[in-house]
Amino acid sequence: MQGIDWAAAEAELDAAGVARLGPLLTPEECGALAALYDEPGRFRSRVVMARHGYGRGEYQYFAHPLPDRVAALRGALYARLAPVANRWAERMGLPVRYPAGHGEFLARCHAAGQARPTPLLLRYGPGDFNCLHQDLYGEHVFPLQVVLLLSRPEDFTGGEFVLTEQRPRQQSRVEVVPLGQGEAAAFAVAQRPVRGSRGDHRVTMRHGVSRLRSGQRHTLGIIFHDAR
Ligand SMILES: O=C(O)CCC(=O)C(=O)O
Ligand SMILES: [Fe+2]
Repeated sequence: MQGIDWAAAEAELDAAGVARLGPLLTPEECGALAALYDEPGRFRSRVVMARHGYGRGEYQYFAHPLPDRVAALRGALYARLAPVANRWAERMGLPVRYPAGHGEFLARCHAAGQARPTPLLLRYGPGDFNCLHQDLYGEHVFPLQVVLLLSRPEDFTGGEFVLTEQRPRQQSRVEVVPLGQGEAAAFAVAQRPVRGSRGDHRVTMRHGVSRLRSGQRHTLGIIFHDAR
């Protein structure tokens, strides 16, 4: 994570609700993580998206213990994003504040019955897509999350990561976020503040993946709250 320009990332998060963080995993690490998809023992549950109307394709939530690299990234990214989360909460007039360390935040989730780990691997083939959604898993929500592309961009066509922003009494805005292999993007889970002429207001964000036209695409999702 040494290479990340956090000042630039924070400015982008404030301006657009999404920021690319640059490559955080090597191609070897990406390949090793994507290969875990075929080791069912690593996961607590598998979701076939079409069965729930979530899209097409599938994903799996890691079981404990999380792979070392995933656990380390989750803790380190949380620590850098917590100050942004606190600023956003303050600007949105929300009473919630986030502790500096991820362990303390997880303890809060666990005390409220949100104890199942949420980092996940997603796998898409031709025709697969992920409908616009918000990754909310209970009362406790950390307002930012991270996605990492494990595949090489040349391994697939289509399959763009997209975000929508629904603004009060206005038409929605959409953003497509191109990623390189191992590259991460941080983005708003559900709500974020936007500065307007009369102070801050809240906008609603959703994210998803457009239909894959060819190839295969793997991603790693890092969500900081655990699930009920
Ligand atoms: O596959 C993607 O790019 C999006 C995955 C996703 O929805 C997530 O990480 O929460
Ligand atoms: Fe998601």
